[in-house]
Amino acid sequence: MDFTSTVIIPLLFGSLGIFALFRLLQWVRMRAYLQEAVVVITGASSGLGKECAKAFHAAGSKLVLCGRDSEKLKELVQELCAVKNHRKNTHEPHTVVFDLSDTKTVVNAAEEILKALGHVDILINNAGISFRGTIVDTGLDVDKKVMETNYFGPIALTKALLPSMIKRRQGHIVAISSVQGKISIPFRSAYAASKHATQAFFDCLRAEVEQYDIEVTVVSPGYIQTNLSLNAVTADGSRYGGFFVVAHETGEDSLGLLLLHCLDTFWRRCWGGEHHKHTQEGAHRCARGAVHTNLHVHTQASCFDTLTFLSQQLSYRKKEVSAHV
Ligand SMILES: NC(=O)C1=CN([C@@H]2O[C@H](COP(=O)(O)OP(=O)(O)OC[C@H]3O[C@@H](n4cnc5c(N)ncnc54)[C@H](OP(=O)(O)O)[C@@H]3O)[C@@H](O)[C@H]2O)C=CC1
Ligand SMILES: CCCCCCCCCCCCCCCC(=O)OCC(=O)COP(=O)(O)O
Repeated sequence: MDFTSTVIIPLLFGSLGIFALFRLLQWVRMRAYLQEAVVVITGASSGLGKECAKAFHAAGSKLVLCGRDSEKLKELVQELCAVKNHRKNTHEPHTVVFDLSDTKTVVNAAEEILKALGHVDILINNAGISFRGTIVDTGLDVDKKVMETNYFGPIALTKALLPSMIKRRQGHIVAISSVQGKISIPFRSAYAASKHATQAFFDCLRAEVEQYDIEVTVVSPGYIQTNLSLNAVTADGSRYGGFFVVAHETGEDSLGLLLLHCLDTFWRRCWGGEHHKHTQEGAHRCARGAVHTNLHVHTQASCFDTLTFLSQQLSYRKKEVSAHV
């Protein structure tokens, strides 16, 4: 009997067994937590919000689906109710229609939610719009619109629901931010600013409400192919109406150039330009990867994966998630 077979192997398998048991318990706890939980999802009619609705509905949560288009929300309710789950007790979702950029309607919506369901366990501030334009050409009204939708709307809803969470000493508030809540890229000023503000606000909130056992999670995804680009507002306030390709650049691989620019600025700031050539090559590779990922990998399925990941993180009570998809 050598040391390996008497000590190392039993220790290894023992640790693996304990780890597997721990993960299983976490999973069971997550399912129990989500079952019957009241979950409010803004921007439920499309993209991440819609996938989120599917994930939480399947987990047995009581959903409140929010958006501006009542028809789209009704269709989603039908779609969700059509999926039969024999192992789980699922609930018909409620819908609440309001425009996040109109803070008065947001407060009314919060009242409607509390009246209908009594309380909120999880609030997912997901709705948002994108922006594409140069700072010099963009009217302040456009900056305000993006800020109202992506920042003031979500914080108004959060503030309106917070007292009831504090009273119960229970709740989980999620803000879907973006990598752009941490790094700003050109031609996205209003969007990046709104996401930086979101990150800052919810970081403060987390620190303030920890004493009431309320959790705050900021999720920062990379690009995912949804209708976000299509519905982006442009410098004059009109709808962008296109997909992914950045209109402001002259090269054929415009997103690549955009990334190159960011990386280049980043490295130059750090190393004073010495690594410029080396960085350009690396950045080209990175940019090609990014473009490839956007066009071919980021399907609705990966959207779902992101949200499944999120729902796991919710129950694991992790403070912050960076979802790189
Ligand atoms: N897709 C991506 O690459 C990434 C997205 N994100 C973030 O994820 C979130 C969801 O985006 P995504 O799913 O991609 O985009 P979609 O465009 O697919 O969905 C956006 C949702 O927001 C709702 N919405 C937009 N404006 C308003 C408003 N004024 N009032 C109420 N609801 C509104 C829309 O509902 P309706 O129009 O029916 O009212 C829609 O349901 C956003 O916050 C976005 O910034 C973050 C990083 C990457
Ligand atoms: C070691 C290098 C670090 C520096 C790398 C900088 C690279 C910058 C990356 C920028 C990533 C952007 C991710 C964006 C996520 C997001 O919110 O996507 C949606 C939008 O941006 C809005 O949609 P649109 O298609 O209109 O841009």
